[in-house]
Amino acid sequence: MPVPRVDIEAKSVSKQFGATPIFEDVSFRLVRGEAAALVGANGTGKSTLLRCMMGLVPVSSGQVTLLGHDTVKARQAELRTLRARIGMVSQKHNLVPRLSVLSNVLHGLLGRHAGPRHWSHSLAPEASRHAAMAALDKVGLAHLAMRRADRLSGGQQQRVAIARAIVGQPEILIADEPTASLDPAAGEDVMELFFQLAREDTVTVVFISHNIEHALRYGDRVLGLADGRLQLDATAASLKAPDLRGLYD
Ligand SMILES: Nc1ncnc2c1ncn2[C@@H]1O[C@H](COP(=O)(O)OP(=O)(O)OP(=O)(O)O)[C@@H](O)[C@H]1O
Repeated sequence: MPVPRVDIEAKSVSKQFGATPIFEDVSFRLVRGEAAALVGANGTGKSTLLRCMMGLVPVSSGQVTLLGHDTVKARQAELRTLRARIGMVSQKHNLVPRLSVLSNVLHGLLGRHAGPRHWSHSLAPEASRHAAMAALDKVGLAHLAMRRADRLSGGQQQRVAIARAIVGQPEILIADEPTASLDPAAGEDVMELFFQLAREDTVTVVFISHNIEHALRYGDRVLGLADGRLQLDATAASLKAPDLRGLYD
């Protein structure tokens, strides 16, 4: 049987901002196609851990390997190339409000192609436009491609953000509370869609969630930060909601 490829690995990672320790000695590994929910109370350092994994903020100590690259040692150019293989969805969709939906999705190809021509919907090369339209079709919004992004509902905007994250066919998807600004029904839709797309393409996923049900339903694994340590690393199947509630005490 082929050995599954490790896409994300943290080895004894610690982070402090100035003299303030955020977390220490965090180790975990995720193989291709695995989805991990990262949970923990406000301020425990979940976003910081994700940013450390991406090489967006430096770790204080430890080792991070992303798609086979050491992001602690990597130079900026190597990190940029690496990030082009990763899609991100954040709490707030961060769309450019005045631009069309299609232009916003084309932004997801920025790491791959240089120059503004590539993200103007009228000037982008045919192949990029085609990829962006295909991504919009997957999130059910192809018919709104030419609408200004700020004319969409919050749920629709988050779907555009998902299209932007998947347009470059990423190997890893990172989502930082993707449903935080949505009502419960829109939040469910967005989670369903996000994981349907991730599973279709066997993408490795790390998502932050404050929703215990979501963590258990959509995660294969649950990673829990509390008191500056990774206190939980277990399969979702082995956990029940009260096991996670303990992290918030
Ligand atoms: N650039 C920074 N400089 C200094 N402190 C920071 C910086 N970024 C984050 N922090 C601090 O690090 C701690 C962890 O923040 P982080 O946003 O990673 O937590 P979180 O678990 O994602 O929180 P939440 O659930 O509220 O989103 C917080 O106390 C925050 O104020």
